[in-house]
Amino acid sequence: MAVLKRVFSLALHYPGRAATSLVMAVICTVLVLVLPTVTQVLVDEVMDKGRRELLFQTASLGIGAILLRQTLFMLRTYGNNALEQRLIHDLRKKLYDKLQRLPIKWFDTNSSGEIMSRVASDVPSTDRVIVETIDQAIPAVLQFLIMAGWMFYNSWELALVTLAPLPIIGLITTIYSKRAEPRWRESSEASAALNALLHDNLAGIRQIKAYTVEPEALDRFDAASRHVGEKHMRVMKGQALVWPGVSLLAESGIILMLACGAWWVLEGKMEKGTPMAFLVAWGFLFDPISRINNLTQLYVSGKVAAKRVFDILDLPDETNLTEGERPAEFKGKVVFENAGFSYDPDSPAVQGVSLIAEPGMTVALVGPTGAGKSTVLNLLTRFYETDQGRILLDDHPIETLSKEWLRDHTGYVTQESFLFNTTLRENLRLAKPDATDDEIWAALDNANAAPFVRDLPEKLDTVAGERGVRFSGGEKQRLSIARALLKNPPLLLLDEATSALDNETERLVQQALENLRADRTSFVIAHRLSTVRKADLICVLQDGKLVECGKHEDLLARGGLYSRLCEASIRE
Ligand SMILES: Nc1ncnc2c1ncn2[C@@H]1O[C@H](COP(=O)(O)OP(=O)(O)OP(=O)(O)O)[C@@H](O)[C@H]1O
Repeated sequence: MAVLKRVFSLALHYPGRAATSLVMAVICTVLVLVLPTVTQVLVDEVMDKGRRELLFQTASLGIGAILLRQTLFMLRTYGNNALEQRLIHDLRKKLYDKLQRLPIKWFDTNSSGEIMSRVASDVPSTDRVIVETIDQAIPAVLQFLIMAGWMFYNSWELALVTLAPLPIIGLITTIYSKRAEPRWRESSEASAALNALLHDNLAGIRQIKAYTVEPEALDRFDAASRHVGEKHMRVMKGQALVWPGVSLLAESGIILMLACGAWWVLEGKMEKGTPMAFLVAWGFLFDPISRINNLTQLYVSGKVAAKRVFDILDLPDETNLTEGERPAEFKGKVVFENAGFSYDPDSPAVQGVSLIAEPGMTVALVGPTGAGKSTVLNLLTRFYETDQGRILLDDHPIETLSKEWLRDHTGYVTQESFLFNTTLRENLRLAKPDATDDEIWAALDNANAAPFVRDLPEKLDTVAGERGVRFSGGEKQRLSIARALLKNPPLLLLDEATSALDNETERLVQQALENLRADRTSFVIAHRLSTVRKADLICVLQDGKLVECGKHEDLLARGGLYSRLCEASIRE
């Protein structure tokens, strides 16, 4: 119930629209009373008693009521759709805003496909609950009460007979809803898992083709898709049993009502028009009951979807995203004091790291794979927070700074140079939203990217394609270097790409990187000997620990891990 209450509170943002829609629904519902009354008057007064003068006005009243009802219905349909779209937009935006404020750690354990399914299908299912309650459920309950009241007013005996199947119908639907909820949950979890698999396979389509594992990928998809079908069928099996049962009971009520009505007419206890009007009224009375099927399904699935959406909305935000210190100036001094961090409590990814980088220094991080180099950069961006020791930026403990401020003063060039599927101009403006074309060209020039961008027919308006597929690895690297140059941050974090580039491209990228590193503190995960050799400080990591730190020549002379890594890289 708490979940549904929270769903309905979303409608409070549009009280006017929701109330107008509800009032129209109520008027439509009240208008149904006209038709059985018109029938009763036509049979008893016009046909039986020959009161011709009532014929025209009664028929006109009936047609007028139908016309008004259908006009309101049209307005309601439009209004409800507009309300639904606004509600969906609001919740979708709120959910997306929340996703952007969640810590990176959360994304490590939640797949993109699953998250997309929450935004794309759970949000509309949640909002449908509100719209259908206003448009269907409340009018249905009202219509039922009005018709039942009308029946009791006209003949309480016949009303009791007509309503006799109701308690059993109520019992069946209550039991069904309770049982259906876990089945709906399983069904939507299976759909989300299918989405996750699809998303993963599409992102990895090159690997699937390159390793010719299309049949295996198809098998996995086939199994996941079947699983969705099976789970959905479990939901539908319950429905297939319940709803014909409900209709059977409801429809038997008509025969019972007509038979009793006929008996009482023969006994002279009732006029013929009463059972006839009850027959018309029966249609309106059981119309809401026939809608129980769709409504129960909607509530149960909506509740499951809403829970999945609220589960995300209730997660705590990344801490200190906007709050925290915002020093007026950042010179670029970085100090690690015994810093450590574990992704998983049992095995620290980095531990006891201590180093000092003075402003403008280039610090090269080297070490075998899995040694903890990327983790050091992750701690500097505060994608993850140290759980041991501390990091100081210009003597400010990093955790006291606003993350927004920190990230505004940091340039992060990742190994995979990610470009968004939009124009180059927009991709570069990520770094500086108000950058002019001249500034963008200057950054491209500095990154050795201007010549190939100038050769493109659409230049800065060229769309990069998904993940920047339109560009080669070397081009993408230079574009992301241009992006970092445009930002001009005092602290640069650089994960040098390991992908092999031809000599000329390598030279262009190296030169661009040198331009980028100039005059700022840089932490570089260095894979190239040229970068390492020129670094002011080389930090060698192994199993998460800083085992050596110094200048190239000193470390070589020491003959430790660094010299062995150098020898290995020269042999390659
Ligand atoms: N998101 C994560 N969740 C759990 N463990 C992680 C995560 N990222 C890295 N690790 C683990 O932390 C350790 C350090 O990883 P890290 O990526 O920092 O190493 P690296 O030196 O950058 O490696 P490489 O040179 O291969 O990129 C590894 O054991 C790795 O498996």
